[in-house]
Amino acid sequence: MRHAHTVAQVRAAEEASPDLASGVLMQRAARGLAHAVIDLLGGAYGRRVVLLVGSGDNGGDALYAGAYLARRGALVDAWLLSERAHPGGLAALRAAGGRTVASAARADVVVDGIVGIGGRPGLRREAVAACRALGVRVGADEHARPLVVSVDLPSGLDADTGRVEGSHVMADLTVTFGTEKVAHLVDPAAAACGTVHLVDIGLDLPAAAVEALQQADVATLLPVPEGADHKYTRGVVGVRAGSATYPGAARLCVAGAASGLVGMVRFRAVDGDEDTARRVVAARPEVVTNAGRVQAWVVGSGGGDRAADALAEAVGDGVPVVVDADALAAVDGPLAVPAVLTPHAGELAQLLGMERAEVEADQLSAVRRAADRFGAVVLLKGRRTLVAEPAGRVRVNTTGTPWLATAGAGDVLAGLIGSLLAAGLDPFDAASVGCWLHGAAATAASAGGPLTASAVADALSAAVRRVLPTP
Ligand SMILES: NC(=O)C1=CN([C@@H]2O[C@H](COP(=O)(O)OP(=O)(O)OC[C@H]3O[C@@H](n4cnc5c(N)ncnc54)[C@H](O)[C@@H]3O)[C@@H](O)[C@H]2O)[C@@H](O)CC1
Ligand SMILES: [K+]
Repeated sequence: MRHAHTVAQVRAAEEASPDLASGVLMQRAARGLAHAVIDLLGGAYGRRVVLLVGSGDNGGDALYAGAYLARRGALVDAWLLSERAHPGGLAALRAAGGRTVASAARADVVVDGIVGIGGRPGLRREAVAACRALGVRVGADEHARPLVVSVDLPSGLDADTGRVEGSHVMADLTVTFGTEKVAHLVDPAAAACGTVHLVDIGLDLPAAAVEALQQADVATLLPVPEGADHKYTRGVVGVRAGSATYPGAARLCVAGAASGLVGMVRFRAVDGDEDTARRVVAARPEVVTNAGRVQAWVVGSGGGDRAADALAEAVGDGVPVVVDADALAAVDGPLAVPAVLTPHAGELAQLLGMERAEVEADQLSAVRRAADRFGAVVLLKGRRTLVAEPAGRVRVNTTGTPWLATAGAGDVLAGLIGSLLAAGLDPFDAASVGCWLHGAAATAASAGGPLTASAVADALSAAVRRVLPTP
């Protein structure tokens, strides 16, 4: 599991550490940073390193790391952006042969130690000018540039929210200490971090504010059949998706549900259309279309106005339900059953009565608010999909590829989450595991190229197999 903590949590853990006052924490941070730079460059000797140094301990990390690199033969210049700089770090850099400069134009790597968790969002004018002089990307600028390593977090980002306000550095690599911060996982801030490398400095931390599943967590959570299981004990998922007008949604949602994680899939079109049901069975003979018990429902897309009735019927069954696409428009408060709502930013904006751009700018707070208001697990789809539960836990999904932004991918996801609910996972786990597998299947199916929703569905079983221990 990846964990992200807030600035307040990190500060408290640092203060409780016996290694803070002696400076040992900072030495560990700086050494980890220097090693990450050496790994990135493939060595230190003869490399041109420019440190952008602010007034606080973030600049101190950069200076001590610079001293380490200078001792290994790098040519290290520190561009001090403030009248103050960490005195110990500065002395160490000078003793190691590093220089202070008031300008620089060329570097193999720029180490961004302007500001870390002590900073206010946005960059000051002199920091923006220094970045521009070196070709460091600030926000959306794009031109030839050196590698950029940010210390703790790209300067100018807000550590705790995932929001982006004002200018900020765009990093290739962010080296962080003790734990990840919310900005490393949550978009749009996470998109500015590049690869995130965590250096353990020995902090003792409380429960994380935000977490991200990794493959080993998914393996532990996956429902796996045992010897005595039969199709009914493994769970039955009911799918209400598609209609005479939109038969494709039915096929895709069923394909997501029928990836083999439950004992059976039952299907009924949102509008009850028999022809849609016949087409679904023609494509997937294992799907059952008669009425019967299910352990979870998916009410999804392609039903237009009829989705509200389908949702009411599903809720009447008293089992957990995945509410997707057209069915989301029928939600105006908490449902009577455990639920997973799966909106994209536009749908979440509708649910909360806000603008889409506001949701996109502050995804974490929007998804938390929706989970609270609807008393349900809410999954906000995006590059970094967020899953929030009303109790406050949030997971970020880190699998997937930009090629996954394609029609029908959401139908597959809804079906998959429904199958995990029917197999017995709670809504928070079902949503976050479903999302992880969906992204992993997409990345494998895409192999760096174009992708269709059908191909994602076809790749699900193999994605599950890769997660399971080899028999
Ligand atoms: N305390 C410790 O032992 C450790 C601290 N660490 C480092 O210390 C950092 C936190 O250090 P600080 O608390 O000194 O804070 P920072 O160095 O993050 O920033 C605070 C300083 O930057 C100035 N500042 C605030 N907003 C700014 C802006 N937008 N533009 C330019 N300057 C701005 C402030 O006036 C203040 O002097 C962490 O991010 C991490 O890099 C690590 O070395 C781990 C151990
Ligand atoms: K920084």
